[in-house]
Amino acid sequence: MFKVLVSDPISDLGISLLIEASDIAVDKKTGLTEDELVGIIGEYDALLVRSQTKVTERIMSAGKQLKVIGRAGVGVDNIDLDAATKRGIIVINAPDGNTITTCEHTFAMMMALARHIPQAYLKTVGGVWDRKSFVGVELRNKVLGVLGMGRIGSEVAARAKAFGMDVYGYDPFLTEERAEKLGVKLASVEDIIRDADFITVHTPLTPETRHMIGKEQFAKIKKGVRIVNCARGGIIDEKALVEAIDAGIVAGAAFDVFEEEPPAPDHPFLSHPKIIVTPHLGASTVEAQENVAIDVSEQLLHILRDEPFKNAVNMPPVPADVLSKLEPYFSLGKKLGSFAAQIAEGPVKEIVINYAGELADVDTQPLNRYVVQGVLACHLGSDQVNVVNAMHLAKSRGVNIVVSKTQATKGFTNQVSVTLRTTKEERLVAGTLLNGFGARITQVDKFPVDVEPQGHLLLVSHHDKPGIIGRVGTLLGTNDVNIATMQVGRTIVGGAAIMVLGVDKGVTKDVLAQLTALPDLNNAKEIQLY
Ligand SMILES: NC(=O)C1=CN([C@@H]2O[C@H](COP(=O)(O)OP(=O)(O)OC[C@H]3O[C@@H](n4cnc5c(N)ncnc54)[C@H](O)[C@@H]3O)[C@@H](O)[C@H]2O)C=CC1
Ligand SMILES: O=C(O)C(=O)COP(=O)(O)O
Repeated sequence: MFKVLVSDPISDLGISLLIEASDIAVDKKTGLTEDELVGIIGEYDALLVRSQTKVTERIMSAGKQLKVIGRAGVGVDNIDLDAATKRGIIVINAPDGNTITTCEHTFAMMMALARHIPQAYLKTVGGVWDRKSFVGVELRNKVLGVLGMGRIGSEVAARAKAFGMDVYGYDPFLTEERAEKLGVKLASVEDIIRDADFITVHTPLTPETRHMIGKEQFAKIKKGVRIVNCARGGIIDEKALVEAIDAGIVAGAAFDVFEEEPPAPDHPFLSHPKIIVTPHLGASTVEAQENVAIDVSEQLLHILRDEPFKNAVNMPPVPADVLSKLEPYFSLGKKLGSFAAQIAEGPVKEIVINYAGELADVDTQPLNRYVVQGVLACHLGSDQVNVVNAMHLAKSRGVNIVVSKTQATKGFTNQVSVTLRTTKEERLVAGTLLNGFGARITQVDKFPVDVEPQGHLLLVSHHDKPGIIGRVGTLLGTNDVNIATMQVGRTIVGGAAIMVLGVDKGVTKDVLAQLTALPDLNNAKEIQLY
């Protein structure tokens, strides 16, 4: 049974997938302090948050069982990603579910700003019928500068065009071709500062975007500009903005997010007549909250159940077409790594992964992680190593990873081979995915075999002589070990050979010692693959 802690308000409908799962127990405890979280996190396998819970290193180190942190939303700046990666905690988010909602909130803010709606509302409900103080501006024919043309920025641009605005877009990843497709002018920050009547920001907060519009930009900005921030507090320098409004340079601003949330009661934005604010409501719609909660719950379930997943933030993203080609190999890769590690003696110095056939043209980085995970988990413990920290752990232990690719295969359409170089020896295990038959181990060292990589296996190395198979069978039978499958591999008649036996249960060290003591038998090892 996996225990999931939900520490921020997250839609029940969205997490019903978790609530109804028979292998999951969900606890909802919102509004906890860091100390309170540290006190209870130890019993949980997963933590589900929005932006309120600050998931610090302290919380993670107390979360001894924590495998995954799910963010029901986009921004993960409330989660210490480095600390999570070091500990092998997978951080996932729900990047798509609140795009439209946040885009619509940005538009609502921009229109409210253009027409002074919050200020006019307050006066009207206060009994004052004031039609002179609130003369607004039209959006039509105005230049809108969008800083950050990702998911939300692109949707804002599309709606602005419908309002007859002239849209300038800046994003380090915005190409001329895509800008043309979106119908926006590919601009620089300087172009936007110079020409825009409205500026809206839709980037994450990074060292590069922090105070992207500050004192220096306000000195050059178009007079009368209106500024919207529904992304992250700190992208626009709050202090410099207030000064620019008071100096008559900026006409007004609409902010959903703050450098510090919630802002202090004396924060200048809260009493400024030209600044309108909302309390980080960008993602707060029924639809978005359901979407993000469903997305994150689905991936969280996959991770807890050790199934392939997407949207990991502390791992490089994998394009969908690459993922669909690699996903079937994840389990095989992990098992080959594990098999090789279980038979190799001595500390591992190098892991050589070779991909042959149809995998030769694919970016196999995600699959490399599974192979390395399989190798390291054998020595460091499967609860200590996962696809998130496998590469980090290998590097920190000085294990070299070499990846090679070849088009040619020995009769298979695909083959993955893992060679472990240790201080004592070099061992190789190769496998393939057979259409309709699933995963197979096709080679151990120089010996061809055909073995299903599953359950308890015994690897016996011996001399190819009559009678030896019988002796092994008799010894195992005497010790109540049932042989389910058996494969013998040799390269020349009468030379060195191996047996790979599938057995129904694990064997004791004593049985392995008895096997090794049989005449003409060199070695016997047990391998467990799950
Ligand atoms: N107010 C709210 O409740 C919500 C806020 N957000 C925030 O909105 C922001 C945007 O979210 P998405 O569009 O989903 O993210 P996204 O990742 O799709 O887009 C961000 C874009 O910013 C661009 N970017 C990065 N550095 C830049 C720079 N120096 N200059 C210009 N562009 C730069 C990236 O290339 C990317 O295209 C994030 O900060 C997110 O946390 C998202 C949802 C709700
Ligand atoms: O998704 C995001 O990045 C947001 O800022 C939304 O935050 P929230 O889930 O509303 O606390």
